[in-house]
Amino acid sequence: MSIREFDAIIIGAGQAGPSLAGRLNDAGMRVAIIERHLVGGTCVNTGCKPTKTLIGSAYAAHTARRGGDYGFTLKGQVAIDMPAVAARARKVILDSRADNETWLAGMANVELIRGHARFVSAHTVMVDGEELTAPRIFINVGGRAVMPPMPGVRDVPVMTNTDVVALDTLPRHLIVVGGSYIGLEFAQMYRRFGAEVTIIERMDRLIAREDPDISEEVRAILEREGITVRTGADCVGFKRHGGDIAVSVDCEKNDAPAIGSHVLMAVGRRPNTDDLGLEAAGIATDARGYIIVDDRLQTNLPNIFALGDCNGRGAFTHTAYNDFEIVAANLLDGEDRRVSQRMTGYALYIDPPLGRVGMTETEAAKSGRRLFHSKRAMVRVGRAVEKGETQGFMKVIADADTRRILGAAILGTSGDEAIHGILDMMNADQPIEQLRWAVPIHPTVSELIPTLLLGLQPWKGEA
Ligand SMILES: Cc1cc2nc3c(=O)[nH]c(=O)nc-3n(C[C@H](O)[C@H](O)[C@H](O)COP(=O)(O)OP(=O)(O)OC[C@H]3O[C@@H](n4cnc5c(N)ncnc54)[C@H](O)[C@@H]3O)c2cc1C
Ligand SMILES: NC(=O)c1ccc[n+]([C@@H]2O[C@H](COP(=O)([O-])OP(=O)(O)OC[C@H]3O[C@@H](n4cnc5c(N)ncnc54)[C@H](O)[C@@H]3O)[C@@H](O)[C@H]2O)c1
Repeated sequence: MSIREFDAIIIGAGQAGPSLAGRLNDAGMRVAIIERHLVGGTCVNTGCKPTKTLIGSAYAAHTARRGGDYGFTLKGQVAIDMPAVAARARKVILDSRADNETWLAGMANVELIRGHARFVSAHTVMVDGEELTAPRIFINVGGRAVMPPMPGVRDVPVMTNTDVVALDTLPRHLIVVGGSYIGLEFAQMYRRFGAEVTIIERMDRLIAREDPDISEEVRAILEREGITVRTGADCVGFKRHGGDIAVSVDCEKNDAPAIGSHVLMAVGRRPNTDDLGLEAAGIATDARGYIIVDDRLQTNLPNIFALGDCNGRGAFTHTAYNDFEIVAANLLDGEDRRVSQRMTGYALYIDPPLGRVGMTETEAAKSGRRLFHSKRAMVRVGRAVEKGETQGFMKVIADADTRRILGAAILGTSGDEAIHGILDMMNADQPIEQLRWAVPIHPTVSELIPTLLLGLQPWKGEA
């Protein structure tokens, strides 16, 4: 059998692979990039892009329904045209995927190979019976939704994010299992499209990795829109109930099951490493299948790197992209970039969104530092009042001795954007006084960040 030789092989055309292919191409290297499904991966096809587009439609419908708050009325009710909503999301996906494909096709030294890649040795992978070899191999295989073996899960139709983003009909009653990023974003958007929605979460609060005050406010925001939230669900199971699906929540308390027409499973993701032949190459993974990498994203083999969700060092598009930046800078630019230098921020795109960076208040408290703390309700943010979007709050926690911000949360209108003021400050390693003489633009949510910092007081343990 002939073996095709390349300078580099990239497995997966998600959020790191294509950008890396571009840099290697510019460096004159012959590159094979292998994709088994859709170019653009999760973010483009079943993740960020379609969800944020659908959330855009849901927000518009919600605002229209709130016409009375703004001084206008609609003739008749807001009617959702689900095929049109779905078509809008599909167009965003297809345009983005096509852009990615055109971009790759324009790279003279890069060959896009369609098929499933599997290692046969540390320098060789097999795709559709053909062997490809290269001195360097980059793994960017991403992940997929977890489907735990809950009782009855195979007896009823259960959707994942991949199925829901393709829906063009409205579920009568959507039951969402899992109250974190995926669950909450879909729950609110489908409620706004007109479905009944129940969220079932195992922990005793939603989005439990955040502070309790955030969980509480997120729950209140969702309940105000008529979403039912059931927490402490330690016994989830599924049964047919006539034409519907019954989902048990708690076995001990004998609570009534939730009855719905559709179920979305959103209880986490797992890496696509189980069918990659890693053992043939001797690439080490942890107990959950994530590829073990060092601070420079090198696996236990010096010629193989793992980027994006599959290395367990991040679970966002921006962390996958940053992995590409780190690998490219180290290999091609003579730099010494490391994952531990990354200041990770993220956002939860419910409305209003939650923008986050750094430690939670709970984590800061556990760190044993002397802390400063400041919190401000969005009803005291002029821009929020003017927009008629006053739910939520912003807060910051800082180290009283080093005078550096440790973490912040903005759960409020434009929180996903405004958090960058703090993220940039933390990234630049600036003290809290640094923003004192900044002149932020009025009226914005960001203009309250210096005020928030001026309001820092010794922390009294209120997390
Ligand atoms: C519903 C949802 C919403 C999200 N929203 C956001 C958001 O708003 N912001 C954000 O930052 N992140 C969001 N994410 C997370 C984000 O999508 C991922 O973190 C990101 O896509 C990870 O990129 P990646 O390159 O590591 O993997 P992926 O994008 O998953 O790409 C991996 C690629 O590898 C291919 N592949 C896998 N195995 C093989 C193989 N053996 N051979 C060949 N090809 C293979 C796959 O087909 C895929 O195309 C969301 C995720 C979901 C599910
Ligand atoms: N806005 C964004 O950036 C965004 C949006 C969507 C997804 N994502 C990415 O996708 C990843 C996966 O998101 P996710 O929400 O599926 O996972 P997650 O790991 O964030 O949350 C899973 C939730 O399900 C709950 N859960 C687990 N087992 C359960 C059970 N048996 N019964 C009931 N509840 C159970 C957990 O307690 C948790 O609240 C995230 O890590 C995130 O990085 C990001």
